[in-house]
Amino acid sequence: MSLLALDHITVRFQPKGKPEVTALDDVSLRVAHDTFAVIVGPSGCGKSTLLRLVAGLETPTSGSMTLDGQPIAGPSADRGMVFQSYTLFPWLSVRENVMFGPKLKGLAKAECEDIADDLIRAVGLSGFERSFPKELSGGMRQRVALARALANDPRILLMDEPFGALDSQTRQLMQELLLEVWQARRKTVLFITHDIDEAIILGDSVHVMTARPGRIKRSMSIDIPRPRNLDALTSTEFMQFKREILHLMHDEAVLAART
Ligand SMILES: Nc1ncnc2c1ncn2[C@@H]1O[C@H](COP(=O)(O)OP(=O)(O)OP(=O)(O)O)[C@@H](O)[C@H]1O
Repeated sequence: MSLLALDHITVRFQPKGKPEVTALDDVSLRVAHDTFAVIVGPSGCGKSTLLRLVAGLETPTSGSMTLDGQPIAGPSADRGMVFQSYTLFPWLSVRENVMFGPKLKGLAKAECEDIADDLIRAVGLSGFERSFPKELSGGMRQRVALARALANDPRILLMDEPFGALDSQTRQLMQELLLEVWQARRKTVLFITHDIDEAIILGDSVHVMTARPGRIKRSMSIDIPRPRNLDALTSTEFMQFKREILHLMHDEAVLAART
């Protein structure tokens, strides 16, 4: 059984005094346990809406969503989120930011500290436990955000363009780090990006969305062996996937420009 199942999800927004917007139209998606699923699609196709639905921050107009067989209704600590914008608490240190979730759960202080220190080590930030977010670079802040999301030991990690604000070199390092952490801790991940290289390097599956209203246009399994390193970026398989996704995205961009 898949961990995450979305069936015939449609989302319509009715902004006051404006025409109705169909953000998602009949989207069905399966994400298997411990796999890395990536959604790519043109701007405005409903990617963030899809992630917010799974996070329990939006409700579908129609359709059903389950996580491990249980209907998704509202936010929960079993779904950890990492956004593009830096969402750390600025008044808390790195360690306190990572400890926040476990503390809220009521775990003993020593246990929270152990969890935080272990994750801070895993994301390569040992030595920065007492630093505050404003003292960190963008990449370091996203490492803390990742550690903070993992501290709740969520069943699924939901990542919305988490590396979108980073320069390309930092972005690549963060992709490598994320894969390392994911391989060591085996989590189910639903990751959103509009960067095709990023989608192929990270994903077990890549789901390409249509322009608005968003539908899943094509789902593909990325069977490039892991661990995927820099060489994978120039492999023939990589190029084939890239060509296919580029064509799909190009078709969508042309369609969107005509409507
Ligand atoms: N709360 C809302 N009220 C009205 N319209 C909304 C709301 N949230 C999203 N939309 C609309 O739904 C559509 C999909 O938005 P969404 O942010 O999910 O797209 P996206 O694919 O994540 O875009 P981008 O890649 O540019 O971030 C857009 O047309 C957007 O304007």
